[in-house]
Amino acid sequence: MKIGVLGAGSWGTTLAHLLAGVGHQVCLWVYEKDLAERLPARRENDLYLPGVQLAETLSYSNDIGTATADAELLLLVPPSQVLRRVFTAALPYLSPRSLVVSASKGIENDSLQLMSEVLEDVAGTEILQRSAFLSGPSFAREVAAEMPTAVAVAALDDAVAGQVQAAFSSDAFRVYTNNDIVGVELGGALKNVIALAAGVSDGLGFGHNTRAALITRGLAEITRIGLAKGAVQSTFSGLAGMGDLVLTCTGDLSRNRTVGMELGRGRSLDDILSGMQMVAEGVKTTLSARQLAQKLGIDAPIVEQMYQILYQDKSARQAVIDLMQRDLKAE
Ligand SMILES: NC(=O)c1ccc[n+]([C@@H]2O[C@H](COP(=O)([O-])OP(=O)(O)OC[C@H]3O[C@@H](n4cnc5c(N)ncnc54)[C@H](O)[C@@H]3O)[C@@H](O)[C@H]2O)c1
Ligand SMILES: O=P(O)(O)OC[C@H](O)CO
Repeated sequence: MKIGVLGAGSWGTTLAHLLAGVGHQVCLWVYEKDLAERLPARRENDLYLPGVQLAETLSYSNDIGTATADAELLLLVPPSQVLRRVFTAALPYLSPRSLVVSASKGIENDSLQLMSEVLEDVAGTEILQRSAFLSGPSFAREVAAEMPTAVAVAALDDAVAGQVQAAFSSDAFRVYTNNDIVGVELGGALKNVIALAAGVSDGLGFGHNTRAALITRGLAEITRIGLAKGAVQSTFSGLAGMGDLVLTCTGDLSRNRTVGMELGRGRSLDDILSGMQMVAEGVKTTLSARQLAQKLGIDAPIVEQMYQILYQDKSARQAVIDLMQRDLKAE
């Protein structure tokens, strides 16, 4: 297949490399002009995926039209807050028959839209008939190193899910289909908020009990929000739910958990983010998640405390005290 990949961060670069390795003809759109110029000769994304030698057949462009035109499958992997802008720029070049896949994890600020809703907003309802949403436990660096990984891909149309499954699967990358777009997307977006909280707990010096409690009660929170938004309960015990939540709340490679740890150790958010080139989606998703929970009338105490730590200068220790001292209730 001819595939365009929009976004050359660590995940977009890794997926482009994987797809080229499977035998597809892949063009990777690179936002940073200087990086786009370095990549063909260097074959290494020194900004976002240093140390990985990329597939020889990959091509690169700083021009979104070049990467989009001719693509039978367009893969969107920018940070979620700029996906609207990136997709809007690509749309005039997109063939009406092309498949569209989003691998970004987040909820847009203000609109509170999932990436599927952003696509629909930009291109109309028809786009969802040929779109799919990829999520699940998948650190880019481990996928690039061909460590066995399993993810979920959700689509309205089973045939589209099957085509995307076939296009992405390799010996080390196993793709499961699913038809719960909302559940798969929400699982991927909200686990980042809980991973921040798990990092805070680790940074404060708490142990395994606290982390297990955050994962379990975090999943309860994600599930409540998901069900209120029309997701299917079983999705949250799958790869895009529990799978990604456990990975991100426990894995040292998680940027979200790392930001949380630094907050727990007492650093300010501005200080942490000023030293980071990469995106920790949970920081902005916390804003959307809190508003979404309020709009849906859902109790989301971990999201609320994470919001207060990030945006209201609440001390991490006080947030834990407040979580523990809420009214006692049934599980
Ligand atoms: N890295 C992973 O392991 C991983 C795994 C699964 C999903 N994801 C998701 O993939 C998405 C992309 O994350 P990433 O880790 O590849 O990114 P990254 O943090 O490695 O890199 C940041 C990316 O943002 C791009 N960018 C910054 N400002 C931009 C702008 N104004 N317009 C367009 N692009 C801009 C940069 O070019 C770069 O590609 C996120 O939603 C993330 O949650 C990441
Ligand atoms: O590094 P994080 O925290 O953005 O997590 C990356 C992936 O979403 C893990 O599946």
